[in-house]
Amino acid sequence: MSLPNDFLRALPKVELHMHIEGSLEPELMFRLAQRNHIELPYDSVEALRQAYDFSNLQSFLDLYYQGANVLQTEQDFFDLTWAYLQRCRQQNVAHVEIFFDPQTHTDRGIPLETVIHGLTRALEQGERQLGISHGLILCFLRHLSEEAALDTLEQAKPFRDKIIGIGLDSSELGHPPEKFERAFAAAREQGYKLVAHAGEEGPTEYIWQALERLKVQRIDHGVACLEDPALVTYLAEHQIPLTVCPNSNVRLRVFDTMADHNLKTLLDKDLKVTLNSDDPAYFGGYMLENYENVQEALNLSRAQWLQLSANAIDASFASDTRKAQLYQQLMELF
Ligand SMILES: Nc1ncnc2[nH]cnc12
Ligand SMILES: [Zn+2]
Repeated sequence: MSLPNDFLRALPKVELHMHIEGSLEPELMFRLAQRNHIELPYDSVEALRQAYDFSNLQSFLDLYYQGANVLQTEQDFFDLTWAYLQRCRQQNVAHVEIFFDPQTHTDRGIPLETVIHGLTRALEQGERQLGISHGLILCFLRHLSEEAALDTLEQAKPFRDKIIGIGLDSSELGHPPEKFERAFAAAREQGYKLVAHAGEEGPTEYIWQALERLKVQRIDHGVACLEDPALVTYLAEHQIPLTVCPNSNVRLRVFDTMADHNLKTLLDKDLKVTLNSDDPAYFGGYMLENYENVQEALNLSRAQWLQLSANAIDASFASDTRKAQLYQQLMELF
């Protein structure tokens, strides 16, 4: 079955899993390196792009953290976020909930305030000028200690009103969610929404822990869930959203090819799946490129695209009023 031309572009989109540091395109990385007098270990944009050949999550994270070093000033964080929002506008992305990794910046001496002011200035301008609504999710780096996460949570207190939720990312294997049980309990007491990466490279046990011990409302990735039928039943019964990232999964070798991706099986099992770009500058594209690659390999029906789009609206932390507007935009296409 083929979809009408431009159907995927026209779909109103909601992105719930995108690391802002992962939207740093090589061109902007070079520009910021020059502006901040930082030497990059690559001669050109092309040489850097060629290095984006990953064997697993860690091989990507090593480059991702290295790349983030060029982000120094509030203007850098603004420029990064503004560039992402321009892509959103081009691709009909109407609502975004973006992750940021404060420890990646504060650990090299950048004040948290610099990061948050840059991000929020761009997000607020995006709301006013582009009509893109937003939420900001602060992620703890799971390869660091729980004490460091608690310290970051404390540092974020003055910015509580700018941050909608708390997440957990970075190297999954060997860093189970239970390591952060106290930090997530503290975040819950402060009224944050909670999410965590689980079941990207890690086992199904990590998804259970994120649900039962961290009490998260969404699972980021979660594609490993099919290995545990009881978990699939639980996720379906409770309609726990999974923020799936197809291009990322192929680039990080979670699946060999897009045709091998388990997206259709997840949908067939009535799981609340959403599609997202994860780290678009590193994984070959933004929301639309994910949609197009999925469609080329898996040939979803109009009903499945409607389901994925409605799932993302439902799973978002947007207000009920905003959700109603997003549904309205979606229904105009169907
Ligand atoms: N896909 C991913 N998994 C875990 N941590 C990340 N940080 C940025 N992208 C990530
Ligand atoms: Zn991610």
